[in-house]
Amino acid sequence: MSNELYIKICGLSTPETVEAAVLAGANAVGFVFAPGSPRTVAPELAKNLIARVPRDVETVGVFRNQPLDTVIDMARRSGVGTVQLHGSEPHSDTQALQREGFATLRALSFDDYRALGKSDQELWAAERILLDAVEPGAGVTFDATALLNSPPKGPWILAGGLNPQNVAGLVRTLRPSGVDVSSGVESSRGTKDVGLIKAFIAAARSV
Ligand SMILES: O=C(O)c1ccccc1NCC(=O)[C@H](O)[C@H](O)COP(=O)(O)O
Repeated sequence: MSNELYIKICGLSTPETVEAAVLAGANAVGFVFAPGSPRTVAPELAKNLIARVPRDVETVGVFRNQPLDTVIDMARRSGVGTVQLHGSEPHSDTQALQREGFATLRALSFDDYRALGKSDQELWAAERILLDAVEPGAGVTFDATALLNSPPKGPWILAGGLNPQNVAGLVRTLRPSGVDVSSGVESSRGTKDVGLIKAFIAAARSV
């Protein structure tokens, strides 16, 4: 990760919103392959959307507690370069995905992250992690003040209830390596809004 704030817009499903995110300067666009979300897309749809994404923008497939061979198959069919694991998958799944040629992002709820022992925190310090609220994609913030004194040692992305109004303040205070948003750039649950995407990226970049 470079020193520039990394911005990921997650849960995209239309050409217009993918294009808006890219043009506004997102570093990554995310596609939800976990079942049961209003944002879930088929790998074939994601593949069509990814065809519009320049090579320097990361394409991320989001999975939650799916079998590793399903994850690899769906990620390959869609053409994403990065796999984000958002459930209780073990560290060995992250390593297996890297061996298959994918970059990885490991999402952990802040509660789970804090409950990790020192050796597990150090294990994850070597990976990119995303700290989120307990329920992913629900637009709910978490109290991250404990991070002020002991931020993760490695690169970490802040998620959970971010929006155009609160992102700049949280970036200024917590100094994450990146931010990730879904609900905060939607006009209604599961429907992304081009104006909110632009406003979010502009606010995050204003810090
Ligand atoms: O977005 C979903 O519906 C989702 C479903 C299952 C696993 C992960 C999911 N989203 C992961 C994300 O990367 C979200 O952007 C992140 O949790 C932040 O969401 P929000 O609080 O809505 O901004």
